[in-house]
Amino acid sequence: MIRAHSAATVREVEEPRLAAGEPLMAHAAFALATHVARELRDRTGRVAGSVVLLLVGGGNNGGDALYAGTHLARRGCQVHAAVVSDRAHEAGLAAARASGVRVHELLAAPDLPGAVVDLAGRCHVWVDGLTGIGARGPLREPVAGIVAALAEERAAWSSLLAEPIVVAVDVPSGIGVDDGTVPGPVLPADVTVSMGTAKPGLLLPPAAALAGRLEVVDLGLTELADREPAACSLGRSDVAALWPVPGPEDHKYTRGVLGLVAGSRTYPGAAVLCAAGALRTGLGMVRYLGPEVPTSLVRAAHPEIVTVPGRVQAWVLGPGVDPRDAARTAELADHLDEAAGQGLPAVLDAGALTLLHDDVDLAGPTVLTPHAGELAELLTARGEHTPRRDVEAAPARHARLAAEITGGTVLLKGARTVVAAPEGPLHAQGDATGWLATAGAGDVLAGVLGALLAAYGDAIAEAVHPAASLAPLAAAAASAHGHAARLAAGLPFDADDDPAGPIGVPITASDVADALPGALSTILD
Ligand SMILES: NC(=O)C1=CN([C@@H]2O[C@H](COP(=O)(O)OP(=O)(O)OC[C@H]3O[C@@H](n4cnc5c(N)ncnc54)[C@H](O)[C@@H]3O)[C@@H](O)[C@H]2O)[C@@H](O)CC1
Ligand SMILES: Nc1ncnc2c1ncn2[C@@H]1O[C@H](COP(=O)(O)OP(=O)(O)O)[C@@H](O)[C@H]1O
Ligand SMILES: [K+]
Repeated sequence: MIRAHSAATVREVEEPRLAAGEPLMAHAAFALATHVARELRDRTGRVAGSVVLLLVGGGNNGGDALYAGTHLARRGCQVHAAVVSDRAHEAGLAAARASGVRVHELLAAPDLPGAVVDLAGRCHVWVDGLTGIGARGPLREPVAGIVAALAEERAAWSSLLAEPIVVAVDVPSGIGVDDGTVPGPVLPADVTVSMGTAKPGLLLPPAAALAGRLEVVDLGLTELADREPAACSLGRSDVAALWPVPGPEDHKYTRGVLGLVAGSRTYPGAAVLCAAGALRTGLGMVRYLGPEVPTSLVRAAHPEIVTVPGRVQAWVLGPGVDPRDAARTAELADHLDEAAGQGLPAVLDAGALTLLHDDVDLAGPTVLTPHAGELAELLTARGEHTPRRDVEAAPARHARLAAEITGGTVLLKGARTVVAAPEGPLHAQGDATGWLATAGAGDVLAGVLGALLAAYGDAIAEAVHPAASLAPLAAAAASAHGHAARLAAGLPFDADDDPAGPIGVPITASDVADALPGALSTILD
């Protein structure tokens, strides 16, 4: 699991150590230099003789870069420091000069962005030490203009699959460190070397996509182990630890029965796909409850499905249900009440999300699975006027707001899926591929999550697992779903940004469901 702590938590933990004279910056800088050297060796085959540009802002982030430059100079790199603040780290500057780093004080240059770009054009690697956890809001001038010019230059170069390599110090300068927003220009990185712990903006969309590969430097901040992370991302072993694996004592009722109310005459396929997602996740039984038309299709596609009412341990309500169908919507509301009365978990998807447009408080453990448009509609209906683009610009903030307003756990679907409970750490999972953005993929996800919750249903109802644990389960479902999509598309298990890597093939939602057992075999291996 990658755990990310807020800037405030990092400062709280660092302060007493700095006061006691711990050389945190020296450690950070040495680790940074090691990563830069490794990147140079891996990509260009050499360290000595490489030309390095340090982008130095006015804070300790620039200090990290300057001290890293001293190590790189000693390793035979030609190091340039572009200093773009009159408050650059003094001791770092002195150390850099003493080790042969060429310091360019550029603030007086008539065309500052042009001067930095000129220098950058001669360098193999750019070390972005402009702003770190001390940044507030969008980058201000002159840093904003410099970053915009460098980002443009980099985009032109990367289309040739050539240099430069961009290594961000702590965070790519310009991202919302705590909320993952991109409020202004940002220099996208190939690698981000984050100090002490990851930062939420490195995991949360949309900023996470600008961080490249994440390397977290261990600064020995052991206190962080006891501090709740602000955000986290589950890895393969975390998902495996949450996944129910049947033992010899199990039977279908202990494995979990999922009640499914999905599909309509207009969208019958949603019922079939949601059931496929649940069945391929592995559970005791799916009970499908619906009118004749989806029922006959569901039965034909999945003969193992039971279509009579009975006991269940979790519900999926709403995929493919038309919210204008008053009778069906009333049925969804009844099942939601029934689940809440028994303390059983429910997934509210698509048509069922409109139940929350009215001022209802969720009484039971519930996961909402909107995409950005559905979340915008929900928030607007609850009095928080929200265009879809606002949700897309700040997914974590809006998912959290919806969780607070409704009392549910919100899984906000997207390229990187965010999960927010009313409180506790945010989760972000970016395990999927753009090929997953296809009709019906969300129905499959609702089925995966429903099956997972069915296995935990009795424990959740008995409060062995408090409702707070819904968030990791939702994140685990998103992760497995994303990996299944990658497998179906012919992509390697772990997502990486290698532009020379395979691009994959188109997939359907049914392919994603079919790939679930294969993805789970890798996850559980
Ligand atoms: N305190 C320490 O000894 C350690 C600090 N570390 C590094 O220090 C960084 C934090 O240092 P600081 O607290 O000095 O903060 P930063 O270096 O992140 O940024 C502060 C500087 O950026 C400017 N700034 C802030 N917002 C801006 C904006 N929107 N546009 C343009 N400029 C802006 C400020 O005026 C100031 O000059 C961490 O990110 C990390 O890289 C690490 O080395 C670990 C140890
Ligand atoms: N660009 C993307 N990259 C990866 N996954 C994506 C992307 N866009 C959407 N997804 C995923 O695809 C699925 C789409 O679900 P949804 O929007 O509900 O579609 P539908 O309602 O047709 O099933 C979600 O799991 C979402 O996270
Ligand atoms: K930075």
